[in-house]
Amino acid sequence: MDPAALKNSWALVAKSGDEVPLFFYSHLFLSHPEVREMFPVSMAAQRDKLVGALGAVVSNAAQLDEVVPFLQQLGRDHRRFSVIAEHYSAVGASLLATLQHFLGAAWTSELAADWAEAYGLVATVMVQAAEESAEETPAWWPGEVLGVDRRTMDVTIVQIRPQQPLAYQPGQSVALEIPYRPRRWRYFSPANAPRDDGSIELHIGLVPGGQVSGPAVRSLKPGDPVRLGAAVGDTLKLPDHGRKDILMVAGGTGLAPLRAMLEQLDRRTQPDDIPRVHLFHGARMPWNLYEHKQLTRLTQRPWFSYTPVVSDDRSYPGQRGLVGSVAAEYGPWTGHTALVCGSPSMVAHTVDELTGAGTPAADIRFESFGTTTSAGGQQ
Ligand SMILES: NC(=O)C1=CN([C@@H]2O[C@H](COP(=O)(O)OP(=O)(O)OC[C@H]3O[C@@H](n4cnc5c(N)ncnc54)[C@H](O)[C@@H]3O)[C@@H](O)[C@H]2O)C=CC1
Repeated sequence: MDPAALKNSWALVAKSGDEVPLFFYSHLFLSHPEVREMFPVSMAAQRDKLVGALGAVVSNAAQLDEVVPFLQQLGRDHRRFSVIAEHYSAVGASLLATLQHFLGAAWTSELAADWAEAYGLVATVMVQAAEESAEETPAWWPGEVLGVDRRTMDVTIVQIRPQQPLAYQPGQSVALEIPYRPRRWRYFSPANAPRDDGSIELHIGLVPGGQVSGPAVRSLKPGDPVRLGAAVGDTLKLPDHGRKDILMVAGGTGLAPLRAMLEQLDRRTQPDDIPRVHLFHGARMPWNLYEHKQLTRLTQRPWFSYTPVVSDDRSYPGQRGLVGSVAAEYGPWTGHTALVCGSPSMVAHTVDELTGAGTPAADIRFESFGTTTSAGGQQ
């Protein structure tokens, strides 16, 4: 397999922008109409998700070792779409046909063989993980909304109880499907450490024009049936051992997974096991600091401190500015592990600011939410 050829050819294809997913899905649905069922009725906002993610992952298949755990999680997670081995073949065939179409004369037999091999490796890892997990866990978890707290105009806190235990680690995400938008799954991070009764708290923020977040924030009510997917994500997590101090930087509802970690730390009984944590929570407007009271209360713990940051309200009397810039100014964060979560642009900005202020990139952990994929797309 020639890694450079895979990467370069994918970069070339990606230049054709929206044309690529359009061709891919037309090919997929024409050749395998039965697969259409697995995607939302309206495909408008979904088009680029699957093929974009596939191209990115498969063209990096030479470093497969690094992404195996991620692919395994993805394989398990995709069981909620009833994805079976034959579907992987259908998707692979359409991917190759798409590449051939856009690469024209550059689609040589060597390149075709490399792509086929790379896709085969990726799909095998996913299929195997899915098959193994089928023995122990359901394809998706039916659940029920227990409670809804419309905390601000833009944020609803939802409590959900899955019918069967759904294992996750603070920092991971689970896909959610609400009855008002069938088959439009979106990822959210549980905001609580695992509870005895298995219930999960999700922080759902209103995305302007969002097809799912609108009804999720405005219409979800106790008793509503929902579905949840398997937990995914392996980069945003507490350091395993030691008492290395922690810096947390959250943008908006990106606070959720960090809150789950705070709860996890708060349960530790040995003071020596609890690192010192400083959290910056950024919001555009003061009322979007939707956990201000709870976080202020938590500052009674000797190990926790917190700085709210507001970016778009000049009259705000506290810290103003972009949360990543403010966090970097408070540094240097030498010897800390930094955990960053929020929108992709907020995360990119924060990582830039922290590294610019001297924090080693290796000490910064973040989950790039936008790149986790699903058959039906997300976000
Ligand atoms: N709900 C959940 O469970 C999770 C949500 N997320 C993501 O967190 C994000 C939360 O979005 P919102 O609540 O709407 O927050 P928001 O977009 O209103 O922004 C919150 C903070 O991020 C800063 N910010 C926004 N754009 C920025 C940029 N381009 N550069 C630097 N700073 C920027 C703002 O100034 C503010 O401090 C969403 O993208 C969501 O997907 C991530 C993980 C879990």
